[in-house]
Amino acid sequence: DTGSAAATPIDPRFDIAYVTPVTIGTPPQTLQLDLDTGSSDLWVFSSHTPASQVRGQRIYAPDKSTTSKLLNGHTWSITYGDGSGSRGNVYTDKFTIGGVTVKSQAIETAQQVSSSFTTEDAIDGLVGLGFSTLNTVSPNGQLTFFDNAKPNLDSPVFTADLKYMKPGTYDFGFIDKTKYTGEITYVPVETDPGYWTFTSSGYGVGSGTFSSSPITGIADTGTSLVYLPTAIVTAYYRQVQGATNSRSYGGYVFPCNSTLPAFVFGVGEAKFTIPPSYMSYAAVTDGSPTCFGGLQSSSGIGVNIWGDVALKAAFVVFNGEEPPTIGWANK
Ligand SMILES: CSC[C@H](NC(=O)[C@H](Cc1ccccc1)OC(=O)N1CCC(N)CC1)C(=O)N[C@@H](CC1CCCCC1)[C@@H](O)COc1ccncc1
Repeated sequence: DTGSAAATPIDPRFDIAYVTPVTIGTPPQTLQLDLDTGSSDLWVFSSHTPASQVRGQRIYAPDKSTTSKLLNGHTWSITYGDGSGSRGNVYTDKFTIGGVTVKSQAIETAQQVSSSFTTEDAIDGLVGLGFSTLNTVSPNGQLTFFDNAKPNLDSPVFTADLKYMKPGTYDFGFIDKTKYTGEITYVPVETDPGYWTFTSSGYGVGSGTFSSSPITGIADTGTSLVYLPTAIVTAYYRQVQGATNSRSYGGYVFPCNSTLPAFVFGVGEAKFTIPPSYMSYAAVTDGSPTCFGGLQSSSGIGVNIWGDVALKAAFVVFNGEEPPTIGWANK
């Protein structure tokens, strides 16, 4: 098997998240889900989600699918790094992304979603693409779509080609040579506790010297920004006129008309440049002259996160062979 599906920004003003069309059940029900390498639950808004918590999202109705089966006595409950969360019951059903089908995928139906999911009408749920050890289904943990699909994929990989303010693609089962330039640099992945954890070889601010120092973090398609150690973040914003670490906005902000340096990060011998346009994430509120930075401190999180701001500067291969590795290429 091989497959390909679009990853479309949910907001035309800034890349807060990307959604991908999937089909569930028989006849197929189409939902727009956020593929998230930073978690491992596949959950959806459903006919079991209270109407008061649904605001425009598409829902999966298991009772309308001839191939759905309740996974008796199984429940799930998840909380994300931003404090959002959801919980509910579990079905199995036919699940397809970009032409790759898993005949019996665990579909976690929401009985409750937090307010930030209710207000985000463009996201109908998530497809966790982290390692299945992170799955929250109890009493028996379930496998991710990738783990279920892997044996039937031509190659046990998926790739992310996210783009700045326009649709990119997720490919499954193959590496599309037209999507990158030069060589792919592969580095080891630490699978404990279940993220795609790898070690970057260092960073540079703008045209400044490159600091070769290991930065261990997770490659996370479900996180909008890049979160790195405070020393790196302060070194970056020292080069930005008028930048301050705002308690009220919860991070580094600066005048939107500031000149921003690029941010360079290393993977092995390779270098990746996040352009200034990606480093100015968004105005703090619509029309404000104050902008929120695409690079923020990880000190409050406990893990460094290479989110979409970094991922869209590269072509990234999530290699599910044993042992797993992650590959980065320029594009
Ligand atoms: C420090 S992990 C923060 C991260 N959530 C974000 O990145 C959200 C994404 C979002 C927000 C609103 C609408 C749509 C998308 O966006 C922001 O938080 N921001 C963007 C906007 C900006 N102004 C403020 C900061 C996060 O929990 N990701 C998880 C998946 C995410 C959950 C929310 C819905 C979309 C998918 C996941 O991969 C990582 O889980 C963990 C990471 C570390 N330990 C535990 C869990």
